[in-house]
Amino acid sequence: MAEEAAQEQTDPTASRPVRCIVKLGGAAITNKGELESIDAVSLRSACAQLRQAMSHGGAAGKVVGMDWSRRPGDPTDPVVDVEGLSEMGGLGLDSNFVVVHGAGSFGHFQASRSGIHKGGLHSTLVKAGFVATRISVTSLNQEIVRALAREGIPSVGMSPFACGWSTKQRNLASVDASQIMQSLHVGFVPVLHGDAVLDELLDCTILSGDVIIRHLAQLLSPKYVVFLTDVHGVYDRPPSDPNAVLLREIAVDENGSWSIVKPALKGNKKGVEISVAAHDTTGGMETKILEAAAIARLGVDVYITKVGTEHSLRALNGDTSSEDWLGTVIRSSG
Ligand SMILES: Nc1ncnc2c1ncn2[C@@H]1O[C@H](COP(=O)(O)OP(=O)(O)OP(=O)(O)O)[C@@H](O)[C@H]1O
Ligand SMILES: C=C(C)CCOP(=O)(O)O
Repeated sequence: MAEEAAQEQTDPTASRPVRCIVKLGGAAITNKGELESIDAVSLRSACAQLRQAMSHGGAAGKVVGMDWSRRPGDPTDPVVDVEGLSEMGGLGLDSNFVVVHGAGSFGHFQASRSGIHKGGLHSTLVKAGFVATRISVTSLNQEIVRALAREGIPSVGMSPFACGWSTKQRNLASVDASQIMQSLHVGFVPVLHGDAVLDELLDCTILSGDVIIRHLAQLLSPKYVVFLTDVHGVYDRPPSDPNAVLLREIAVDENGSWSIVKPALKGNKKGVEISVAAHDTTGGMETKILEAAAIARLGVDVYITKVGTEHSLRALNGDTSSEDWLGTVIRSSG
């Protein structure tokens, strides 16, 4: 496997089927109630588990730290073992993953205060809000890329707005994925994020990470897609309700409509009840279920589970078949 990884890194034309597209949910990696606050423990755990999944559960060799910048408070410049690294054959990681993260307590606040999801760039408030939202989400992107790089994952940040992505009435209209493809070919892990973008009809809007994932799934046909968030999966009602039941399996038919397969909910005629935080500009769990259903319709299984648990590691390994796995599987009924 190490040889294969090394060969893929040097041959830009080699085809690299994507194993997994993973969403690091904003609710999972930030403290949603506290403005621009990262949940460092969850972020570290997600990055460590991604590395483990890229090593196929085995011990990947030595971690090659790739964050060579000085952090606030560091007394000296980082030490880089240039000789040791130049003698290494390859990273020994099966790194054909794409990471997309949400905004959580970064970006949503600026977006909802200025109303940029509804467009109207002629207004000074919206223009300022667009700038403020992008400052906030790109600073989170930088922190996530650094956290992955510290785990030795060759991650490169890519902003949809800066890559020229735009929408029409909030649906993706123009997408240049060439940078993503080329980066995958040479062994990088692209790290995209929900972003403020230009919209052909509204002037501007917010593009959710969940929508980006659906589009990438269409384009890259991954083996599976994982959504990591702050709850165990989709419940029949907001999980703050003590009677909420975790939905283990949702099936999506060829028309895109979905139904609960497991567990059988007796007397539940309402389907799934969802609550969305007031400052959330992209629809929260509701958007996630819709996008996950669209991905499942493509024949790609989707796993939604809680970050930093044994279940998230199993999902990242594509191993959710046993009864004791805690999460929601969304798959095609066909
Ligand atoms: N029926 C439901 N099932 C599961 N979660 C629900 C439900 N209704 C509301 N929620 C809430 O949805 C939240 C997760 O969705 P959210 O979109 O915030 O996740 P995320 O993708 O991690 O964050 P972000 O959108 O910021 O990237 C949970 O905190 C949960 O409380
Ligand atoms: C800039 C913002 C608010 C991006 C939102 O992305 P999401 O959290 O994935 O829905």
